[in-house]
Amino acid sequence: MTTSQFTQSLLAIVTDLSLALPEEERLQRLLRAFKQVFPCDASALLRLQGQTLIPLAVDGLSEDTLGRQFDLDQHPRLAHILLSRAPLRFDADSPLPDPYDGLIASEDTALHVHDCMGVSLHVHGKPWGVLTLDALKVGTFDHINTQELEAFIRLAEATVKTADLIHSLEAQLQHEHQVVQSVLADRSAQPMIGKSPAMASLRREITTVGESDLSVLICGETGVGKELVAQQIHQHSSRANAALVYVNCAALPENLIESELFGHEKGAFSGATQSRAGKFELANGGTLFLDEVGEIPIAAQAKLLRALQSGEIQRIGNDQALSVDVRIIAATNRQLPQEVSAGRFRADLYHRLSVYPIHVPPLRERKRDVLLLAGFFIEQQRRRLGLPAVRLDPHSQTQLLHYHWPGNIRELEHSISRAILKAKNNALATASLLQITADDLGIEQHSDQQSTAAATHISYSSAENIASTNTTTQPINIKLATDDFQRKLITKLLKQYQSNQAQVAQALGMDRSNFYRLKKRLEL
Ligand SMILES: Nc1ncnc2c1ncn2[C@@H]1O[C@H](COP(=O)(O)OP(=O)(O)OP(=O)(O)O)[C@@H](O)[C@H]1O
Repeated sequence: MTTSQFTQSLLAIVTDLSLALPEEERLQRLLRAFKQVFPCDASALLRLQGQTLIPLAVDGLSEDTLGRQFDLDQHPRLAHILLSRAPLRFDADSPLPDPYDGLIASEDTALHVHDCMGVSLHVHGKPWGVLTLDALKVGTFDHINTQELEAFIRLAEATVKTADLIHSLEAQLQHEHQVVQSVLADRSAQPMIGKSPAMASLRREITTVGESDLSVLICGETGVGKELVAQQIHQHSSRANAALVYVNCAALPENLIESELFGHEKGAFSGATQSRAGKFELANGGTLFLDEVGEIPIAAQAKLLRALQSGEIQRIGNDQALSVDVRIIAATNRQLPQEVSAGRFRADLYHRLSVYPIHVPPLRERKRDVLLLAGFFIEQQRRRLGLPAVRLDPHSQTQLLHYHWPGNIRELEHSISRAILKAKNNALATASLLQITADDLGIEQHSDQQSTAAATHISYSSAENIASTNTTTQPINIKLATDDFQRKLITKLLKQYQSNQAQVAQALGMDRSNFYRLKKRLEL
């Protein structure tokens, strides 16, 4: 090889270093450049993993070589190459078996390797792997220029280091992307409104438990603000600058719960096209919020408990345990002690989660807060929609105060959003003040008595009912009527199945995540 050919090959490798190439391609190009300078029949680049060398790129060897793994204790030649800091050459009559015997991709697969040499590659002072060259003709490597070989080894080390760096940057980027997707929308700026004694005591509890690292179980009806409380606890903790990762246990398909929580490796099951960190890993150093924890199926509860007890998780398809430092906050609108008695929730998991239980009272028990919250949501919407001043007329205020709010604060928020839109539509475009009326709120049909009646006695062959009870000339709004029907049906079934959402979903022939979404939309 002439000096200029040698320089050209070096230049090709140096140029590749600055290119954004996929890892496989980068390593394959390295081998090709190597082969140009040091002619041989086969070359391979193998990476050390534990006590095994894994081929990452091969040239001149049969395809299946890439699927093989070479244990060092089974392949003494490779072990010698790895241990030596200088290039190693084996005599053609070396008694040590050649790992590639029969693998040279020539027409005659029975051909035996005659000349063999290899170099070990080091990154950050540690053995990274080996590069091997094989030839079928004895004496092929007799005239190798050791200085040229040295130069190539250094460049090969720079190449594998670059590939590693890019790989870890990509993994970090993917990890951060997943964290961003899993982290609760930043509610740090969202205040917790309320001046009732119940809210004052809730605030005290948040501050007290926030400063500790204890597991917290937040209980309360749907829409009372459990998620907001979890957010506040995290904000008051020493983990406030780390992630608060959200898992909605009710919306997880049963067969994916384990993978969502603990992650999986590529190929661990059909559909696992990429390795993926689970929520525990994403929350490492921060807080994991297990919303609707009462919905976790019993089989997954055992796995969750094991992770909480050991502080270790295992990705599906990976034997190695990974230590994680995660604070757990869980929330449920179920009566977990009753679930435990009924055998639907593990007692040991319940005790582990509820080291510090917090009860968030329903809105009807903090009536003093209703108008404050209404004012807060009105102002939020007004700003969002760019409206002039908005006020509640006296009758609408009375209604807000007398309604019993089965959907709690979420229901109030939605009622206000709807009412503002109606008030806007009813007002003149030039109006400088919008007034929300009782009609705009549209909550009188759900008065306390009616709601109780709805929960205890429902006639839901109601198409005729609705039609026959509509004695006014007002048109029937089919969407509202359908929502009403669904709301009543679900309320009845929830009662029938003692709030077991999985059973209700099954009774309705829906999967749990769709059922959960429907329930949320209906403000149940
Ligand atoms: N004290 C509060 N001040 C202001 N907004 C609140 C307050 N409490 C709850 N909210 C708002 O009410 C809505 C419902 O609250 P959140 O989602 O926290 O309830 P939840 O109890 O977790 O509901 P679910 O059980 O259905 O998951 C949210 O938009 C939340 O921001």
